[in-house]
Amino acid sequence: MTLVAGVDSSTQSCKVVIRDAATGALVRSGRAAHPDGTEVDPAAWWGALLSALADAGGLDGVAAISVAGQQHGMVVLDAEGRVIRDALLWNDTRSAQAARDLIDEVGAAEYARRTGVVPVASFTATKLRWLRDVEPDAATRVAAVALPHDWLTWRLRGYGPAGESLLGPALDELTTDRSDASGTAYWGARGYDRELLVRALGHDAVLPRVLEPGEAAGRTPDGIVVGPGAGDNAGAALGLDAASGDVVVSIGTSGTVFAVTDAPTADASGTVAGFADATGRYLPLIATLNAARVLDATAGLLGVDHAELGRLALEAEPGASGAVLVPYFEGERTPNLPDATASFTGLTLANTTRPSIARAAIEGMLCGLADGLDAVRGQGVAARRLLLIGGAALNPAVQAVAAQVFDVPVTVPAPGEYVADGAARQAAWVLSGERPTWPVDAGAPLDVDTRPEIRRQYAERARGASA
Ligand SMILES: Nc1ncnc2c1ncn2[C@@H]1O[C@H](COP(=O)(O)OP(=O)(O)O)[C@@H](O)[C@H]1O
Ligand SMILES: O=C(CO)[C@@H](O)[C@H](O)COP(=O)(O)O
Repeated sequence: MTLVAGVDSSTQSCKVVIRDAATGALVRSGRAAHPDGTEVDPAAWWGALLSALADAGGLDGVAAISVAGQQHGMVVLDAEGRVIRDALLWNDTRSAQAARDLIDEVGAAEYARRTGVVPVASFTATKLRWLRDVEPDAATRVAAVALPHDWLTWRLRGYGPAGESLLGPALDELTTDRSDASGTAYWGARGYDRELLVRALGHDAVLPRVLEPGEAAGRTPDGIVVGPGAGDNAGAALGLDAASGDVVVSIGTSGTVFAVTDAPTADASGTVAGFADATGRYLPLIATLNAARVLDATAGLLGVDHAELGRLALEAEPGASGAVLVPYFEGERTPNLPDATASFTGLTLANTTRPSIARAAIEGMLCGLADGLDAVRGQGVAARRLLLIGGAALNPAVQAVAAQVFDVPVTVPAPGEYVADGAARQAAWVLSGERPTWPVDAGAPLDVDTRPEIRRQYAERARGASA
């Protein structure tokens, strides 16, 4: 049996799946935690990857491996391949002003035309502009810029700083793929837009070579083929074998709504990011900063675990008797309100109860994603089936409320790590030269139970919170 490995190096953890290259059957898996925070030393990701691989029983029998990862993270390397400073992550909002500056300089419509995206704090280019403006000594030392999955792929192949790697700091050996490159805000369908890189960072730098979907990046020192990798959402789309008419809603650290399209999108409002996918097509996407951790925070507030939070929520009626949580705990990206804070509104003596608060948290988190689905459909994307994934999708109350909030039939695929599965599917693709046709257990659609009053109530309160 030939095995392949898929990695998801995401915000909160690193997950590894090892699958049969021919059938896709899961053979073993592992995981390891990442540090908390919005800026992280990439060495922590490397350590977690090695731990997750060990937790999965190692790479014996594995012929190919691919790494999918959290998008946008700014990994800046000096000429010796050393990491200059902790990586700013997708959910760090300190570069919000840098985003506004880049838009003022280039224009939102022009930026969208060149890259498919309009700068927001999440994107790599805005973080580089922040570095230039706030840490100029560090910015001048930048010899190369990589994304989290790019850097891990480079390290897996044996590259890195002298003394910490077998092959040394060959910056020109850095590689990436279309999907993750499309999240930098200095790449477009015609390749890197170096004028935008120089505008952000203040000077040119080595950028990872953009590989094709089934193109090998190289091999590990032990001879295992290494795939191009992907951004995590493109990895999930590949793992689910998402097709036209499918919309994926992922509720992890980030909340995302995305679909696979044949044509690129360029939303000048900046709401929908016109990313590329991992198969040679495109991945229009919205992302929220506040997703699963809204429920973590509410469960902590109520002193319960996820299961009890869900049970409490299902005790309350749809609409939580008027209690609404606008969940902008970390600021928010969609809508672009980086300095916003969260607020409970509509509280009365009658609805300030544990069940209402629990349900308001789930409804508020999902209403933000439903607004995102409307924006993605506004780009001409057909939504006939909604695939609900991510850690919080495991919660029965999240599933039940999702069926009431979304106006598209909701299907909950079998519990799994779909980002890592997509990376494993890519590894099998690189090995065989053909995209695998592994089966996906997409699950049966939930009963449609749309309750428009939930979103109507949320819209009124969210407008107030955004004022
Ligand atoms: N049953 C559950 N109910 C609600 N939230 C959950 C549940 N299980 C896990 N989570 C949350 O899901 C998140 C992890 O999801 P995951 O998709 O792995 O995140 P990421 O890929 O962004 O690191 C954590 O915040 C965790 O607390
Ligand atoms: O910023 C985005 C997409 O644009 C996020 O989706 C990140 O890619 C983080 O992903 P998770 O850690 O939540 O999986």
